[in-house]
Amino acid sequence: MGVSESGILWGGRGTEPEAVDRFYSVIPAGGIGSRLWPLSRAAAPKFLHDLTGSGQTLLRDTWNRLAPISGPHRIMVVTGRAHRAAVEEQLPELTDENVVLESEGKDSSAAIGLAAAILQKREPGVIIGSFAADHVINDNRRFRQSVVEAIAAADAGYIATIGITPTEPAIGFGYIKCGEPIDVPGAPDALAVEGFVEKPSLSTARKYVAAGTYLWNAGMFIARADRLLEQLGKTQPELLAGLLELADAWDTPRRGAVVDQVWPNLTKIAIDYSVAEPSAKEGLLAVIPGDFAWDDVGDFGSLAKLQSGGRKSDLAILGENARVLADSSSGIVVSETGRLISLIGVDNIVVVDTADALLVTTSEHAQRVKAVVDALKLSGRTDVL
Ligand SMILES: Nc1nc2c(ncn2[C@@H]2O[C@H](COP(=O)(O)OP(=O)(O)O[C@H]3O[C@H](CO)[C@@H](O)[C@H](O)[C@@H]3O)[C@@H](O)[C@H]2O)c(=O)[nH]1
Repeated sequence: MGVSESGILWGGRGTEPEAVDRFYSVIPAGGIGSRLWPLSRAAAPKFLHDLTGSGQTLLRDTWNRLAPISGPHRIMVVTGRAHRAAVEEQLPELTDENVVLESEGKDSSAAIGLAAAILQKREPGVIIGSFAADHVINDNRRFRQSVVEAIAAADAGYIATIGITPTEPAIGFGYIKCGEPIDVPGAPDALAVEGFVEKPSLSTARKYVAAGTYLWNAGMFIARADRLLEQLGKTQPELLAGLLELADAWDTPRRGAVVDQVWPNLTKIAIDYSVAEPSAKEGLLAVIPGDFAWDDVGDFGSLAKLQSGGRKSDLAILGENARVLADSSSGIVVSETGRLISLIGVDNIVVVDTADALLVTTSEHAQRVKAVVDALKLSGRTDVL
């Protein structure tokens, strides 16, 4: 362990991190995971499911991963009002002051920015790390080491992120172009970021993967709260003003009235566009290459891969009461009903059986499930969403 000038404790490479002073974890739990429909629903989004077979929801797994870093009393969850009860059931340790309930999702800049503004007001100088509620990470110890390095980079003034070596030209991720090592005490693996491109086209993603100098952005941002807000204000001054107004009123009796007035007008924009891309252009983004397996389990193709340990020939079966008869078939079956499902001679199949909706597709087409959800929305069939 070491102590930086500002008093932050860190654990460098090879040391086991301890709860880090002045650090707050933030878990933005929004979105419905529409490419995992009909398993993931508005009422039960992806983060409320056990997709790994750990016996715990992804949200609980995320909490358990972060608690040793920030301490369990320093984890803030930002989620929709509708999910309050489910989140509290999953996280009984979560105190009221650490829950931010949104009347309406306003995208990640607002969710993470509001957490930063509230925490900065309560504790000036705090460092925050934002981590999705619904990702899968296979090695919590290595993950923690990367986060502790990212905290050291944040303490030095960077917006830090954790990058993952790409395995395919995915178009749903941000790409980080790695530069030279930067000299930050406590962050021996930190690299400068030469560029950040959110969700490039397939041809660009192919070039990035072939170049070998790009990492996937895993959606983890670690920064001093004041620095994050400063960066946000450069590109989104109105959004920042709204968030600061909310934060000012948050711990006062004025909260309800200010929320009613300010919330509807907050600009919807992803933090990747409002903070990450512009910070990279200014040389303020740093990346710690993550030395662990990471998956955002974005669609049933990824889920099948995750469940079968990457073996294409296997059939993964999810669901406590699943009853499946399979002959010469591979892919994934998710059963919520317990209805008997038989498969004969089908490869890379995806079958998701729920009480009111059945999905049949293939791993290759799994990304297109979002189009079904969009069509259902358009036709007003929100009862099955
Ligand atoms: N509370 C709350 N959280 C939100 C909201 N909108 C987004 N989030 C949360 O912010 C995170 C990122 O939002 P997504 O909308 O899921 O982003 P994405 O398209 O998957 O892309 C991001 O993640 C990728 C990795 O999974 C990155 O590769 C990419 O660059 C980007 O950061 C997720 O944890 C999501 O729950 C919101 O309105 N409210």
